[in-house]
Amino acid sequence: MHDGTGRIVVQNLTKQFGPVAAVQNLSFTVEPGSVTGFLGPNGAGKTTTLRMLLGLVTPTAGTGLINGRPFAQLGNPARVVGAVLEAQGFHPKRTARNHLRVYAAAIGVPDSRADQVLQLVGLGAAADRNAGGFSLGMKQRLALATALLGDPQILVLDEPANGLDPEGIAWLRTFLQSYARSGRTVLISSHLLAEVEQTVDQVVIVSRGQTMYQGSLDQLRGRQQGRVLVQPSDTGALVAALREDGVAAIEQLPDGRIAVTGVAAKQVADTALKAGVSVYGIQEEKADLERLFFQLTSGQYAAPGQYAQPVAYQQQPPPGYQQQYQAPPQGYQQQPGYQQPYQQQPGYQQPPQDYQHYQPPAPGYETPPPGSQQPAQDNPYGRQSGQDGLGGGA
Ligand SMILES: Nc1ncnc2c1ncn2[C@@H]1O[C@H](COP(=O)(O)OP(=O)(O)OP(=O)(O)O)[C@@H](O)[C@H]1O
Repeated sequence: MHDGTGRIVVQNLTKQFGPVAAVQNLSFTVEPGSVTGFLGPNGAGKTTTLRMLLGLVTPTAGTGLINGRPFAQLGNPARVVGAVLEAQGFHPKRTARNHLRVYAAAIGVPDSRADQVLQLVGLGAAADRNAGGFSLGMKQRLALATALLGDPQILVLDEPANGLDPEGIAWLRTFLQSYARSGRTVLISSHLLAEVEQTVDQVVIVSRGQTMYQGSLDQLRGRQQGRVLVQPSDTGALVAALREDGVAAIEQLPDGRIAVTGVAAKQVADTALKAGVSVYGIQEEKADLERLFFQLTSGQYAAPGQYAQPVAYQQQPPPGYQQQYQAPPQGYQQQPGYQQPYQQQPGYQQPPQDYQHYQPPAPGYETPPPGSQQPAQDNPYGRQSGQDGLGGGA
């Protein structure tokens, strides 16, 4: 029997695909009650890690434990973990409701649960539409609905924001935060920090199959000191003067400025004045999470020298080109009734303010006894031959 903590523990997990070291000695812990982002560039090993955690790929070494157990020993996995690895594989001619009913039957929950989860993900109005006609964002919602069928304690989602429009991303954020606030565990992967920055509380950052950082986003921000960006008349003279004053963290930027870390703008200006160097511009730059993420994860693809620098994009319009957009004239007033370009789509409902626990089962529905094993064919997370998502595949 699992320990019911909702904790995910990855210990020294390693996966070698022939010559490819997809995951190398990866360790991290995911706690309940918060949304954890599993972040890293393309090919960093995120999906492989999640697949090992969910029993779909056998680790070369190490373990991935959910509630203190390997996935295969959870007993009733659909009630413990809801997972979406890929929002694909729905039967195109099957309605959303029928797709969910198939899975509901497989894990032993009543048909009525299909409509509950459709409401939860805002697809209530699309229940009778065939999944084949769904947009990518709707498929993401349907995959999430499938993962929610068993009212799981833990949600594991691989790149859940893929294909979602801004409204969908905002909806997902509210939903996942509400789910976590109800004491559950949420682990989501992404290759874009900016995409999940407002959603996650904790992050695990991986690069080249290894953990680069684990902790809160706030702590990560704290690790990055602000910089002073300065445009001097004589770079060499200012750098020498700063070094004389004991300032070592100086970086030459491609645009000719220098970036000085760990000092205030006033100190840099005073040093420049003392050294007789004119300052044409000086600016304090706050910690930039995206830059830190990039520093932590750079090197995933070591570019050969000749490709290291992209050719600069030609910013200037060609001669004779007329700029089409004209700024509004001075004194322009925003018109009453002016609509923002993005409008809420009809048919999407707001997520619940606080995630409601699964409604009591319908009469006749029996919770399996603790520790009971689902029959193999009832396990929607069972090893599949394809690369389909868990709970999202058909
Ligand atoms: N079945 C496989 N056979 C061989 N190599 C694989 C297999 N699955 C993954 N890999 C390799 O392992 C590495 C990690 O891949 P993985 O899909 O886990 O990364 P990821 O972080 O999820 O990337 P992305 O953000 O692009 O989805 C990559 O080099 C990938 O090509």
